[in-house]
Amino acid sequence: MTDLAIAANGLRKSYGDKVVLDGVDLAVPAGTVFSLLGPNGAGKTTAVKILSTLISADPGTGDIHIGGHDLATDPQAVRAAIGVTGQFSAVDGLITGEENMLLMADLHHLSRREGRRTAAELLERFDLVEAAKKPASTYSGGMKRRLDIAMTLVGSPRIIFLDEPTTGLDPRSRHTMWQIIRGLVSDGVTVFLTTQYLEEADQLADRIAVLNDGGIAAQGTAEELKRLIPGGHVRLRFTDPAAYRGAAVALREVTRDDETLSLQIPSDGSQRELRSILDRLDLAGIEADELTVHTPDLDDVFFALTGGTNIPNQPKETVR
Ligand SMILES: Nc1ncnc2c1ncn2[C@@H]1O[C@H](COP(=O)(O)OP(=O)(O)OP(=O)(O)O)[C@@H](O)[C@H]1O
Repeated sequence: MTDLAIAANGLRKSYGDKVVLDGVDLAVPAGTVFSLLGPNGAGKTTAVKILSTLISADPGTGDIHIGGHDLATDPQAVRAAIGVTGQFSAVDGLITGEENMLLMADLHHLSRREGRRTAAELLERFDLVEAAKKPASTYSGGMKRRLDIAMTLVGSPRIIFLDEPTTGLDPRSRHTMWQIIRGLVSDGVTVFLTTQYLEEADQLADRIAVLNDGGIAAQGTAEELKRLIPGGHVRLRFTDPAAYRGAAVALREVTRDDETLSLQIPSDGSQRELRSILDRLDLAGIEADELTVHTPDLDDVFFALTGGTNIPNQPKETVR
């Protein structure tokens, strides 16, 4: 059996008449990154708050286990196993970065020596040594976010909830944050990530769930989700115009691009469909110079699954 860091059955939460989570199941294997996506107001933060013991789920919710601990009967043990950084930072701007770290060390009952050692190590790891003696209010958004995560790590949590950790950060700071998250995972930490940036989920998450209308509209790896919706195609490129024309005849349903001698064929990119295309080319004695498979990107998936609900400021960045 897979070791699950987070297992929630039938998560329910309503505010008045508004049903936010209507029986959501979540299962996150230890040491992986799980990303919860969804339009504004879908309930991502609500889910994080419940799983991290900040608010309680509604009656009727099934079992929730975090790090093997029952959230209903042993919230203390859950709290000891997790770290949370939310949209609202825990950083105190009036004191220095180092003092913020030492305060966290105190909260975790580390000895003075151990606290200093941990703080120094984390400040170094998050590239905050130079800024350590300056008030946190003078930090940039990216520095504050790094300090926030560093503070979360003082207690060495094995499971971390990151609620929109890169919202508002510039692309460079976002990439730094991604490196930090990858580093955490390579240390065996489980990361539960909510994000508005689909690219972020694509880059980081082992599994992605799309939350919509109180339930999980779909979940899987980024690749699995992309296969769910139409828009995928195979592109064939030719240098020989005769081969190009021959292929256009041999393959049906093609879209031609006479200028680049390329053909586009709708396809889910599966092995079966690729084989059928190649078989038809073989039969006609034609060889393409280049074959590429294009799957829809996560934006397409998101819009298809959430009924085109708009997500403001959705960046369209391409990262290689
Ligand atoms: N304390 C509360 N009282 C009443 N309604 C609330 C409360 N907290 C959240 N809600 C509502 O529950 C819904 C889900 O909110 P939540 O913050 O979980 O969404 P989200 O997916 O995190 O959105 P965003 O992407 O905008 O952060 C929203 O409609 C919100 O208005």
